[in-house]
Amino acid sequence: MTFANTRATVYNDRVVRQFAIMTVVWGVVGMLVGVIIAAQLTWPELNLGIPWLSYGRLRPLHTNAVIFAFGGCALMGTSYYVVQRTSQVRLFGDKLAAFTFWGWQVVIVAAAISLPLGYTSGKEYAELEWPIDILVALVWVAYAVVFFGTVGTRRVRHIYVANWFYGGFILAVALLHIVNSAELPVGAMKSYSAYAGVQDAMVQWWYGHNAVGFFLTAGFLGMMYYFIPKQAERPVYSYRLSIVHFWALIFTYMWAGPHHLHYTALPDWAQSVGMVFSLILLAPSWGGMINGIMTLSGAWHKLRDDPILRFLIVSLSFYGMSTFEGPMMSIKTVNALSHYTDWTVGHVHSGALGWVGLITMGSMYYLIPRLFGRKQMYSIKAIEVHFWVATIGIVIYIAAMWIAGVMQGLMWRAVNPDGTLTYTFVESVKATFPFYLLRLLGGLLYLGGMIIMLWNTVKTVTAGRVVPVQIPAMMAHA
Ligand code: HEM
Ligand code: HEM
Ligand SMILES: [Cu+2]
Repeated sequence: MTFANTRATVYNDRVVRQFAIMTVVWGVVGMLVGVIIAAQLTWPELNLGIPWLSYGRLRPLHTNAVIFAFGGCALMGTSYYVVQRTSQVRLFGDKLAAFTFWGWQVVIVAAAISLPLGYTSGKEYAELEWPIDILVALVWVAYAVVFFGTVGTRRVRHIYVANWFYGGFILAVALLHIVNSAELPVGAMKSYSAYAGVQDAMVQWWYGHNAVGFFLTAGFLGMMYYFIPKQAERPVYSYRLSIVHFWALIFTYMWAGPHHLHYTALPDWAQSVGMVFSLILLAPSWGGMINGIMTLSGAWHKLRDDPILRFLIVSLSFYGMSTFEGPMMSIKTVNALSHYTDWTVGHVHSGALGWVGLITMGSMYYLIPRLFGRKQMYSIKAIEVHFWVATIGIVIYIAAMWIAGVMQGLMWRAVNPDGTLTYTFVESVKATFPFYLLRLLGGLLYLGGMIIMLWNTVKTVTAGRVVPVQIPAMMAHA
């Protein structure tokens, strides 16, 4: 005796639709800014002598846009979708959910205005000034209430593993943001950190590293555990491994932050702790990757003609690559070479473009047609093209950065027999020019793929029709 389409009997997909669309839009914007700063590094004249468009201000705009706008919308949107389906209940609090969407968009717009104007706290990935920080905290608390409220009112006993990852991500990011943003305001858009000296650096990189571990990893692993089994139509390879994966990952990530502070004033023992935990981190990372890839066992043939599955699986291979490279770079002697070079930037983008980008695109291609009452995206061919331009773009980007990075590291440490430096710094900059050109090409390809996705999304949405999705009647075994 259900009453069709009364609120409680259908999922709240409105907020999911909003986040999904904005994921694509902010993806294009953030990557466009990435291409612009890549061009500025190649040709500094492109700074145009205008402060608002200078590299130093656009760089944090790029990182904030891709991580928090593109990545953030993807995480919030998919988590709302997944938690409803796996809990078989409507999202907790319609108004609160709407607040998380609009509040987050206000944060993004405030970032897009204040960063080019030069307002910054100076902490990487935490540049936003205190009034915006407070809004972020409010939105995040609301997000936690909506998410955990939904889990709390679920109609199935079990909490599916994807929700553990999303939940861990939400809790950890709340903790990281609040602790690292503790600051003393001295003006409307000016503050000083509550910490000083090396403590400040350690708190910042505890934050920065775990932003990678929880924002750019744990949340997206939630996506992996839902969308790969769905798209492959196979159960998770090992559910037991997924639980071990969760606890091992969150425990280990928290201690690895000092690998960002090798050879600094941070005590040696703390640097060693960071290095050891980074090496251990390889195990849960690869355990998770294997669990995701092996979910395809018995269904490998699907990779041949399903471009969405290809996005999802190739993202995992980039995840495996960057989580192999990371532990290597955390070894102090390796870091002595890689730190300050473009090797780091290559590592970042093999994770960011390869893992975060591709898993998001694959999940969105699964999600968007379902949200707009269609069986599939408007053009499957366009998904195929997107996959190839993106993948080729990533390979060009990261290969160029690896070569440039190792070259820079070697040039900086080269000494003549009399002990003087073989190269001046500017000689290493000049030698990097061709690699910056290549990176720009790779970035343009990747952005091109994202623009194809925007076109495909617009076509899908305009041809689609929103149909409320009924929550299934209670299952007997649940
Ligand atoms: C086992 C996993 C990982 C380990 C142990 C690790 C380790 C490292 C190390 C040692 C650095 C260089 C620090 C420096 O010299 O300054 C670094 C930088 C970085 N990594 Fe990873 N990494 C891992 C996975 C990832 C993934 C999957 C992503 C992205 C999704 C990522 C994003 C970053 C970012 C953004 C930086 C640059 C931070 C900055 O200086 O601004 N890492 N990582
Ligand atoms: C079209 C695609 C992209 C291009 C062309 C691009 C380009 C760039 C450039 C030129 C930098 C500055 C590097 C430097 O300081 O030397 C940068 C930094 C960064 N980008 Fe991107 N990017 C793109 C996409 C992304 C995406 C999708 C993400 C995240 C999901 C991302 C995350 C980052 C991060 C975290 C940094 C800071 C790295 C560090 O401090 O070591 N980028 N990007
Ligand atoms: Cu780190």
